Amino acid sequence: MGTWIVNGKMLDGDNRLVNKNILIENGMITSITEPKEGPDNQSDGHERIDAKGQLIAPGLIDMHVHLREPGFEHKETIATGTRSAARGGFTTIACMPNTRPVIDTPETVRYILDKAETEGVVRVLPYGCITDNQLGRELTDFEALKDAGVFAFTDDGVGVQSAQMMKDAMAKAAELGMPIVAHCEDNTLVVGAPVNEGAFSRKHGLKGIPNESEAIHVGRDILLAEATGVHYHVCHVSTEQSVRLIRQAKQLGIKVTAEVCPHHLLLSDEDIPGLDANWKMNPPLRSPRDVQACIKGIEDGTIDIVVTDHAPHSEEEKAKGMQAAPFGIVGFETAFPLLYTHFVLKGKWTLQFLLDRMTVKPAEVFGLSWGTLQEGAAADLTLIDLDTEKEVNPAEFLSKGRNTPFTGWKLKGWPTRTIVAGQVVWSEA
Ligand SMILES: NC(=O)N[C@@H](CC(=O)O)C(=O)O
Ligand SMILES: [Zn+2]
Repeated sequence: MGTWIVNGKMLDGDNRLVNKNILIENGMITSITEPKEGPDNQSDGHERIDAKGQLIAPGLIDMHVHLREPGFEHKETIATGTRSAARGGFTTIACMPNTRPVIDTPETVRYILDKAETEGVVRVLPYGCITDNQLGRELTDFEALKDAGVFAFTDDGVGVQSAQMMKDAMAKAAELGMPIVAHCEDNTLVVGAPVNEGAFSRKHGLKGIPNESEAIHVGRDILLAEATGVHYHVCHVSTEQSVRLIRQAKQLGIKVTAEVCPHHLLLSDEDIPGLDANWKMNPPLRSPRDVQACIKGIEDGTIDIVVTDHAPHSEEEKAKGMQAAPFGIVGFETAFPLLYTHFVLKGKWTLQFLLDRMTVKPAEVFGLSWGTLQEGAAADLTLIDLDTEKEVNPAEFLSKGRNTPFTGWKLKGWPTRTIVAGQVVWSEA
């Protein structure tokens, strides 16, 4: 027996919402029909899910998340992190390797894949480390990690400091046809700084993280990508200079792609209310000028995709204050409503534009088979209520993390039901 999703609306590829019914059988979409030909006047023995006029979107894809397991289960686990993802409408997520141990051996890759299989509710794609222990000294065994199931390499959490090490990594990854995904940060430029170098850091007498600490790696790596021919993907772009460098590289035909987080599109360091570590993340909130450059970057295609950089930490850790608390904010359960409310409903982006950057484009960038709704595709989909306004309430999060700067924001575009391979993995109470 299959399941019909009835009374839903789909985008038609041209930003028009059209009424469609979708039949799911054996984890696949087997039929997409006009409602009149559909199940309502048929007794075909299939189950029904009433979408109540809501949007049926492809399951969202998030290529940059921290699940914290193994090693930091007090912050998040694969069980809680994937449920949080599902509540945010995500059906596929790619988890960063800065766990303990880090993901630098086939054993750890298998541990994560096993846990995701038995305890997770969405698809989990593990990244493998570029260097052993993320120390930047020796490359990991790329072949062995690839065979164990990683889809790309990154040392996210830290930048690869040595240009030679990065070049060797790129050459090896290129040989294997795998992407290098880079957290861009030159440590010599950021010693001990908790926030952006700018108005906020000066006002509070804090050290600042300058734009160059990110952009210098972007520039270096673009040259190395050109030399090695690797697919180079830039993590969480936050500065005007990085956007400029990536735009030029794309014009030159260098294989570079990039991602941006909702918070870097919506907040600047001028919005930080005070010394509250729920506003502390890496890269930090930059100047309004950088925010505008990131928006321009995604709008003109320089930046390809949206990711959350979901980075849960415990309340105790975040209570240590701006200087001592760890970097990172949670992202799954606010990402889509934030961007829908602040870009689509304000008429800056079409719904199609936003959805593409959270579904089709990430699939395209990383060669994944999910992200579209069509007959024959996996039945990964998300129902989204585009009309009901609700406040962001961290107490409702399924993540263990409550660390968000968006508490109390009034948003529309809340996911109501998330389906992975035909199974409902989360639904609004
Ligand atoms: N993005 C963050 O602010 N934090 C990340 C690590 C990182 O990407 O720097 C984390 O693991 O907490
Ligand atoms: Zn990072």
